Amino acid sequence: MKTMLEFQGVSYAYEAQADGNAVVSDLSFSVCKGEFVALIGSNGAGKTTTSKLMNGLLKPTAGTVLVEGVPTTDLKTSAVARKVGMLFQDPDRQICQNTVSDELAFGLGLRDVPEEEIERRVGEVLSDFGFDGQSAPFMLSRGERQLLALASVVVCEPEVLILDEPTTGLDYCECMHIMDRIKKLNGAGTTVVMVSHDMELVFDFADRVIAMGGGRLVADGAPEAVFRDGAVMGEASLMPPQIIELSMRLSSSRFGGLFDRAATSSAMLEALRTAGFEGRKVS
Ligand SMILES: Nc1ncnc2c1ncn2[C@@H]1O[C@H](COP(=O)(O)OP(=O)(O)OP(=O)(O)O)[C@@H](O)[C@H]1O
Repeated sequence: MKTMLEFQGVSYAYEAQADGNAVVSDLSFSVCKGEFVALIGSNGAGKTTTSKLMNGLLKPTAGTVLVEGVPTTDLKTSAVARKVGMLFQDPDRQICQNTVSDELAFGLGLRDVPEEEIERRVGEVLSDFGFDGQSAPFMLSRGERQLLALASVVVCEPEVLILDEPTTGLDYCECMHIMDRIKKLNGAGTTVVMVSHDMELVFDFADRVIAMGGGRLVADGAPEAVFRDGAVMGEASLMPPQIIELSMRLSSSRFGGLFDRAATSSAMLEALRTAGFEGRKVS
């Protein structure tokens, strides 16, 4: 599979930091085309810094970040951004135009996309996301503005989409709406890297998890394996999703192995039935 992003021994220190210590250290991993990777870790673990290194907003102070094999230090930030789009946590930092159509066309104009092509792409995204092109972005709800910010990244057709906490502040329906969009884009071939504190969301959507703790990589693997590794979760200061927590607790009970693989609600129900809990009150 084609490698889209590659980190080779990457460290980064902010100039503003008094101690000059790196906030991310010696990161090495790669992301292949079509993957849906979640970047997890507690506050200050270095997730946002890592995602900004991915899209060229930051250049490493040591090591190399490659986008499709080319070091980001050899590319202009705008050239990296063409391939690697980024949705920030706060849509209001991204939205700057007076109508939805203008907002969608804005990034394309900056990239010198021909007018006809802009019209075609904006029309497609408007109908795909169900927006009225003439409405004013700041009259939209928080969830709709987040969706608009996503649409204005998507309209530029990046090959890799970096999402920094895409569902923060959204209610359940808005969250599922935006995740449904992201899943469809991923299904159509867009590589997704999602920073999230929401382990339930990560478990439901990602096919791979990269866990960070104190600026270092502490695990990289299948979500269930990472979440079941107590040492890793401790190092990353994270709690696993509830279904994994329950399955691990029940696995250490007298029913043991029955719950080892109960990582979905249907598998959990099946294990509970087999263990004879059906119709019984559990106290
Ligand atoms: N512009 C900056 N200047 C100086 N230090 C910064 C800057 N941005 C982040 N940091 C520091 O770098 C460290 C990592 O921050 P980063 O935002 O990458 O972590 P994070 O895992 O995304 O955290 P959160 O989950 O809270 O967003 C933190 O200690 C933070 O204070």
